[in-house]
Amino acid sequence: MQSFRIAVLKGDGIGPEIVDATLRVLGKVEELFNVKFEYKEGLIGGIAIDETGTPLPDETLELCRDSDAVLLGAVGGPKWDNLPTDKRPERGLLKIRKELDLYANLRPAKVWEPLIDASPLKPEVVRGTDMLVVRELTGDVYYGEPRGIFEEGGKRVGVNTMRYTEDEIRRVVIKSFEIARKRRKKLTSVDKSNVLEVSGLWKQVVEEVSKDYPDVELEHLYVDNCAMQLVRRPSSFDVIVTGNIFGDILSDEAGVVVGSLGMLPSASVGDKHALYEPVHGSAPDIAGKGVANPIATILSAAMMLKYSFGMDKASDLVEKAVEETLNQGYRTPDIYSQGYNRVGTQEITDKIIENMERYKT
Ligand SMILES: NC(=O)c1ccc[n+]([C@@H]2O[C@H](COP(=O)([O-])OP(=O)(O)OC[C@H]3O[C@@H](n4cnc5c(N)ncnc54)[C@H](O)[C@@H]3O)[C@@H](O)[C@H]2O)c1
Ligand SMILES: CC(C)[C@H](C(=O)O)[C@@H](O)C(=O)O
Ligand SMILES: [Mg+2]
Repeated sequence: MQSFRIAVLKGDGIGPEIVDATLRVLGKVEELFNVKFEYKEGLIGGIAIDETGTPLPDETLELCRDSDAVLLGAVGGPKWDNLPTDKRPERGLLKIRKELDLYANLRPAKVWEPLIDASPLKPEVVRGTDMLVVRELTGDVYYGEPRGIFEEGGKRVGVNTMRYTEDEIRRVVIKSFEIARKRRKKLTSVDKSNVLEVSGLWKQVVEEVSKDYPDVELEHLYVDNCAMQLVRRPSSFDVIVTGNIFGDILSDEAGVVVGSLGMLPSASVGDKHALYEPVHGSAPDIAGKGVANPIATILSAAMMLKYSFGMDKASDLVEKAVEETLNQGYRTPDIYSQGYNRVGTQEITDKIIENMERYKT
């Protein structure tokens, strides 16, 4: 029997709830596909600060390096909001991404037909939307030096540095062209090259790489325009490639297009490691209430099955089961509207698992 080692980092807020739900789905995959998953849990985020004094203990990092894939919930919350920026739970996430060199964050945003009325946008605008935001994840203003709050002439000044080397840009752009080639052959590169030198370099590198992909249609958009086009003509996008900060913001916006942030999965991949996590955060406003939407994390696990374990059939079955559960009218509160069956985290997970059983061929 095949077996895979999964590092499980539940984190904070709704993290444990949505990861536990996802582990139940993976349990069903084990049963149906004759595979064994070996889980090892590690601490990250606020809970890691509370228990070890640091948001990413070395043991967690070692555990992740030593696993076939990492499954992460979310980090952060009000309990740690008053810590200085460099001591916050979020730094654990930045560190793990950097240490594992997870330079490409793949964030698919697809409008599911049964959820067409969950989006605040008109059905005719969102119908058919199926895009993939490729967010560079190990550079940009997130990591640039110098950074900090300094004193200048008796006044405080806050400094962050937007920085990309051409190699950092090139590798994520090549990955994006490769992915676009396997999809609908359209790539939108998003920058702010009318103002920022970093973006000027970004655009140059995209142009250079594009010469090797004449079959892929290339579009450049400024990030402000892209933010607008994303809600005006979402279905016209195929693959979007952009830097770390722009990708962070645009992918949350994509959550509105598809109906909820609770529907957006992601895979953070490098050449050696891969980490799977929902796009959303720890949602402190609903943590502990049993109402969080686990689908973003369940679909992240489906990405793990496909990309890290080559289990395409199992991955497709999980997606199919999610779609059928939505077709049957089950909705967590974030995607609920009148006339549907309002359920919590556990119940929607039960339904997904039942549908896996039903649709297994
Ligand atoms: N990858 C991560 O770990 C990650 C990502 C984003 C934010 N954060 C952190 O999470 C904390 C809260 O941040 P925030 O409130 O700005 O963003 P958030 O994504 O946690 O929540 C934004 C809104 O979306 C809702 N939401 C998010 N996920 C949901 C789900 N699965 N089901 C139903 N509703 C959901 C929340 O209830 C909230 O109203 C902060 O500390 C932030 O830094 C962590
Ligand atoms: C929590 C935070 C550090 C993180 C980011 O900005 O990358 C989050 O917003 C995300 O999208 O994964
Ligand atoms: Mg974000």
